[in-house]
Amino acid sequence: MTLYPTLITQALATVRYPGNGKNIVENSMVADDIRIDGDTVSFTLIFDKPTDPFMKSVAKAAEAAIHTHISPQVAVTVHTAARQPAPAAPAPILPGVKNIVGISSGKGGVGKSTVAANLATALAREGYRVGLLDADIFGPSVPKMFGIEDEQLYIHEVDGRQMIIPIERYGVKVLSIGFLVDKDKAVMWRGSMASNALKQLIAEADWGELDYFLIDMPPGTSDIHLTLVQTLGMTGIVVVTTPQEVALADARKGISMFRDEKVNVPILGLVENMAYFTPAPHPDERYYIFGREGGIRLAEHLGVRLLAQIPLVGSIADSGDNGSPIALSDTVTGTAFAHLAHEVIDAVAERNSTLPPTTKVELKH
Ligand SMILES: Nc1ncnc2c1ncn2[C@@H]1O[C@H](COP(=O)(O)OP(=O)(O)OP(=O)(O)O)[C@@H](O)[C@H]1O
Repeated sequence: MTLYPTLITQALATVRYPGNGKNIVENSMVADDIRIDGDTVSFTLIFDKPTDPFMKSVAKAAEAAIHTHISPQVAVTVHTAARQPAPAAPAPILPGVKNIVGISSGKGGVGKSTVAANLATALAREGYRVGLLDADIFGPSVPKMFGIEDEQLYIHEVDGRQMIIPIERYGVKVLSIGFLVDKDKAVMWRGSMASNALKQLIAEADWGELDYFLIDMPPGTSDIHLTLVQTLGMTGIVVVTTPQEVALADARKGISMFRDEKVNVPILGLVENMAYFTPAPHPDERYYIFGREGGIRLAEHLGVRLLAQIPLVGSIADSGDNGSPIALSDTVTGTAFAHLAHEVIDAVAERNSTLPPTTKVELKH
C-alpha cells in the first residue's frame, strides 16, 4: 500500500465538523503538515478555539476515516491545535476621529486656506466637533485667519503621554505647522523635517473626539501630500479652484494625483472660489470676471460634485485678515459657507456609504 497526501485528504474530506456541518477539509482544519512514513501517517487538525467541544470526537473520526477509506493497517497520529489569533490591528492613529478631509488646490493663492477655515467654522456652528490642521508648509495662514498667531502651545498628559493641546477658537480645534516653523524659514523646512513636524501635530496632539478633521494641505503636489496619505487613512479630498483656465488645469492635475491607483483617496468634490464678483452694495449682482462655468464644466468632466461657488468679495479677505472667518456671520457670504458645509456633510456621508474606509497608503520607493 502506498500512501500519499491526496489519499489522506480525500479520506479526511469525509469527516464532518459538527460545528457547521461542513467537512474538515472545506473548513481548512487540516494543517499543511501531513507526514507519511511507510504505513504511518501524522497530521494536525486545527480548531478555532482551544476549548472546541468537538476536538476529541473529530480527531477520532479522522483516524477512523483513514482506517475505513484507506486501510485499517495505517498507524494514524492526529495532533490537535488551536488557530493562532490574528495579530491585533495596529491602533488607529486618530482613534476618536470619524472623518478626515483634506482641503487641496492645484496652485497657490486660490483661497484654499480661506475655504478650509470657513468650512471648519461653518461645521462647528452646526454643532459638529471639528479639528483643523494647517499643513500648508509653504504659507501657513490658518493662525492668522483664526486670530491665534501669537498663541502659545501647551502640552498635557493623556494616558501617560505628553500631548500638544490644539487651540480652540470658534468651536474649532486648530493646530498649524506655522506654530512650529518660523515663517521666514519655512522654505528650509521642506522635506523630512516638515513631514516629521506634521506627523507630530497629528499623532502627538490631543485631538480627542472629532466628527470632521480638516487638513489644509499645501498647494500642488509635494512630499507633504505623501506624508499625509501615508500617515492617515483620509476620508476624502475637497479641491479648491478659481475659474481661470490655468487654475482649472492645475486642479485637474491635483485631482489626478489623488486618483492615482497607488494613492487612491476619494475626491469629495470641487469648490469654485472667486466664482464671480459681487459688489458689496449690490449683493444680488454677479460679475463673472474670470469666466463663467469653468468649475461646473471641470466638475462634470471629472465626474465630481461641484460643492459650492463662492463669490469674490472684500469681506472674505477682510475677515480672514482680522481673524474672524466670514462663516461666523449670517451674511450672504457666510451663508454660502454654511451651504458648502452641508454639501461636504452629504458628500462624506455618500462616500462612507458607498466606499470602504481609505487605508493608509504604503508607497514603495
Ligand atoms: N472668495 C474670496 N473673496 C475675496 N478674497 C478672497 C477669497 N478667497 C480668498 N481670498 C483672499 O485671497 C488671498 C489668498 O487666499 P488663501 O490664503 O486662502 O489662498 P491659498 O490658496 O490658501 O493660498 P496658499 O496656498 O498660497 O496659502 C487671501 O488674502 C484671501 O483673503
